[in-house]
Amino acid sequence: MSSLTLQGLRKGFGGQDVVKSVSLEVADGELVCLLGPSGSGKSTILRMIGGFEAPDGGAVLIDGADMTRVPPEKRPTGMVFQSHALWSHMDVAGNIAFGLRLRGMTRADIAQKVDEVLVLVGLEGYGKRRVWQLSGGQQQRVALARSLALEPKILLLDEPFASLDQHLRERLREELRDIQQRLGITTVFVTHGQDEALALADRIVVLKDGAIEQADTPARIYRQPATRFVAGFIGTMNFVPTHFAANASTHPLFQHCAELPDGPAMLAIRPEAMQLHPGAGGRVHRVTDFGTHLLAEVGLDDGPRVKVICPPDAPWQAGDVVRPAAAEIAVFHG
Ligand SMILES: Nc1ncnc2c1ncn2[C@@H]1O[C@H](COP(=O)(O)OP(=O)(O)OP(=O)(O)O)[C@@H](O)[C@H]1O
Repeated sequence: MSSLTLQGLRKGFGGQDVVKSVSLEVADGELVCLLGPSGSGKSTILRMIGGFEAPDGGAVLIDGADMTRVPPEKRPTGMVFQSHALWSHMDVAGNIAFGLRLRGMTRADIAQKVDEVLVLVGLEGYGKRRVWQLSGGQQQRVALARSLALEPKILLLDEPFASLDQHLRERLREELRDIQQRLGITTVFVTHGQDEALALADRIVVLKDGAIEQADTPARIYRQPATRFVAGFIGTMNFVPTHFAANASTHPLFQHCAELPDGPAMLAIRPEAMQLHPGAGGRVHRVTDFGTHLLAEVGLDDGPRVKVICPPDAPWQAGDVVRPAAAEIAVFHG
């Protein structure tokens, strides 16, 4: 049972705050993805959790115990980096055994543990292989095995699959999720890939400029973005600027919506949350057939061009006049 608590974590470099008072609870067995654009502070937060970077303020707690001043090797954390940093002069078993030897385990226990984690990551029988004989994906599995062998309470992964091709990345992502669930290990995973975060996470923490924009389930991050930044950062989103009169409750795109703001607003609508009907309100600019669905680009009257996902047998063609409607929207002030 291991939980992780970040309390008001802060870090600056050269007078610039790159992590601004980040507070977060990660529950036992939860997999949390830190997601954000380059430079948003994801790796710095992870490094502070692992003890590789000292915070300027705030605290890191594991199972309620303050770890903020504890050196990395004394923390119950395991870290896997993008560059796996395996020792090329050792075989696979040697790489995994290294940390176990430092802990004073017996040879027999080490051999058993090495075999156990190699099975876990799907590399049974690979112990005697040289690191350079392995593919990139296999090397990353060894790096994961090396971390897991030490039985950390918290697993920390910093873009571990970023250097692999798309297909392999997806496979390793599924394998990691399997292993994580089987072990029930509390995990923090840094990525700037939104697909990766949506596919892996129990909860996604979206970061911008060193601060949390939203920490929520993938479904809520996708369907109920808390800020305009989150709405635009994940998936494809149509943004439609509008202006609501006082006490307005309708808009040409939807029938009724409670709590609309007065004045200027921005509507955010997913392409799959829009439909096209016969009528007026927009003109189809282009239709692309993706087999499973059609993607219609529609110019709204007095508005921007929006993307609409339609069934594959929808009748629309370029030039058609249509009535676009939104089933689900997010509304942001200003
Ligand atoms: N050791 C350091 N010295 C100076 N600046 C640093 C250091 N580490 C990170 N930074 C700066 O802090 C900011 C946040 O970096 P960080 O690596 O945490 O971001 P990130 O969200 O993980 O980005 P990426 O996705 O590109 O890895 C960046 O502007 C980076 O240049």
